[in-house]
Order: sequence, then C-alpha cells, then structure tokens
Amino acid sequence: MDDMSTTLAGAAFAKGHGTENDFVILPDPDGALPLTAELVAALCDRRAGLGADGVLRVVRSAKHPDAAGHAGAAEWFMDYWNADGSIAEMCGNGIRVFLRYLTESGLAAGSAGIAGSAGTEITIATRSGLRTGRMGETIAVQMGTPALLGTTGAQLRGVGYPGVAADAGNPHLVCPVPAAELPGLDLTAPPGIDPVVFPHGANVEFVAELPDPAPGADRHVAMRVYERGAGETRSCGSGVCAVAAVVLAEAGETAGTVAVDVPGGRLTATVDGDSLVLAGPAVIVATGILA
Ligand SMILES: N[C@@H](CCC[C@H](N)C(=O)O)C(=O)O
Repeated sequence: MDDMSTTLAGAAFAKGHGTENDFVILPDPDGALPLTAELVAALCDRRAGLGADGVLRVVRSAKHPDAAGHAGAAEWFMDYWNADGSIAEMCGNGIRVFLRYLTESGLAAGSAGIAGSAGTEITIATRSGLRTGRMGETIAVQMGTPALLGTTGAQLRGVGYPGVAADAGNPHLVCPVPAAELPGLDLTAPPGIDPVVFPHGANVEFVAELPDPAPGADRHVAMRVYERGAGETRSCGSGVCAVAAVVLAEAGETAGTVAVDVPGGRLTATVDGDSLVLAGPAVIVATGILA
C-alpha cells in the first residue's frame, strides 16, 4: 500500500455525509494530487484512515480528462472513487455532499456560504454527465429517471431474490422483499449477481413497501443496499433513484414521490416522466490537513 503520510501529506480534506453515506472530500482544483486506488482505500479505512464509503475529489472540469468536454457547462467535476479504490460513474449522495462543499468552501461561483446559497442552482460534471442541484436545507438534484433493463436476480446465502436491473448512470439491481424480511438480510458479503447482465458489477438494493404513509410522498418504502466497491452502506442516492423507478413502474405509474427510508435517514425521489429529483440532507462535518 502507498504511504499516505508521504504522498498526500499536507493535502486539505473535508469529511461529509448524506444520510450517513460518508465521504472524504479532497479539494484538488488543478488535478495535481497523485491519487491512486491504494491511497483512496487507505483514506477510507475506518481504523487506519479517515474512514468513508468513498472519496470525492473536487477538480476543475477543465483539468480532468474525464470531464474536459463539460468545462463550458460545469466548472467542477466530481471525481468519485469507491472505498476499495474503484472508480464509479455516479453517486447521488456524493453529488449533494459535493454541492454542499462547493458552497460552504466558497468554490461555487457566486456562492455566499451556506445561507447565501439557498435557492441557487449549481451544475457539476460527473462521469455520467451533468447534474444540477438546487441548494437549501436539503439539496434536490435532477438525476433523470433510471432506465429499467429487465428482470434478473440476486443470491444471498443460497437464497434467490428476483429483481429488476436498472441504469441510474451506474448499475443497480432492485429486489423487492417482504418488510418483515428486510432487517434480517445478511449483507456482510456481496450478493451473487449475473455477470452477463452486470459485467462491471452492480449495487444491489433490497426494498420493502411500508404500510404507513410518509408526509408529502405517494409511496413509502424501506431500503438496504450492498454497494459495489464499498459493502453495505447506510444510504445510496442512485440506489434510491433506481428503487423509485422500479416501485412506480411496478405500480403502473409514471409520476409520483417515493419516500425511501434507509438506515441513515430518509431520501425522496420525485418522478415525472423523464425527470427524477432526488432530495435529502447533506452536511460537512469536519475539515483538516492530512498528516
Ligand atoms: N453511494 C452512492 C453510489 C456510489 C457508487 C457505487 N458504489 C458504484 O460503484 O456504482 C450513491 O449515493 O449513489
């Protein structure tokens, strides 16, 4: 493993989370940090590092080869890395935390800190294209409706769970389960998935309909997720988008708000045709310098 203390020593960092999906944020405007998969894994280590589900590197789009084509539309690129050092195309909670960091740090053009940014819209680049968020106490991001790609399934300890494959910019498998079964699922090991359907792996969501209504929502579900590259996490924004699309499609609806309870809190996904707005909290909890 690379020695973090010599290669990233002196670099600034922040720590933040969205419904307890947590990230180390590395401001690197010119793309100058020598970030590697090993360094990301070391940063995300919950005992020997800072601990996180992933790393959000904050790079000017013009300075990163994966985003240079977006430089005219979005000044900043979310360079997302999973905790195991793999790179992912999309992160719904990461976008909200990234936007919170841009406004709190003053990096967003015209931003005036957290209070002054309320109501403003900011567009960032991701590996899956541009995404625009509206700032407020919660942050609402236009994610677009995931594409549903047909039925498949997951295996957990030899038990099969039928589900639906979805593309939310990154790959997902949504498996409906009875509410009574959700808390007891063993997500300590990766669910088995079909490598033909998911050649690059997938994030697997288990979702249960809940009987009680959630304020402001048409549907209310609970979700647990096993994330590609990170294991079970407390929340997954792109997973919530995939779940909302599947839940509404299975009900024969093309519009509606789905409230999704995850172990780390609640997110909402409001669908209307091709539009899907993911909304929820995002906070920065610490800033510092790597030793
Ligand atoms: N937690 C994220 C998703 C992060 C990427 C994912 N693990 C993948 O590899 O696709 C979210 O909030 O969407």
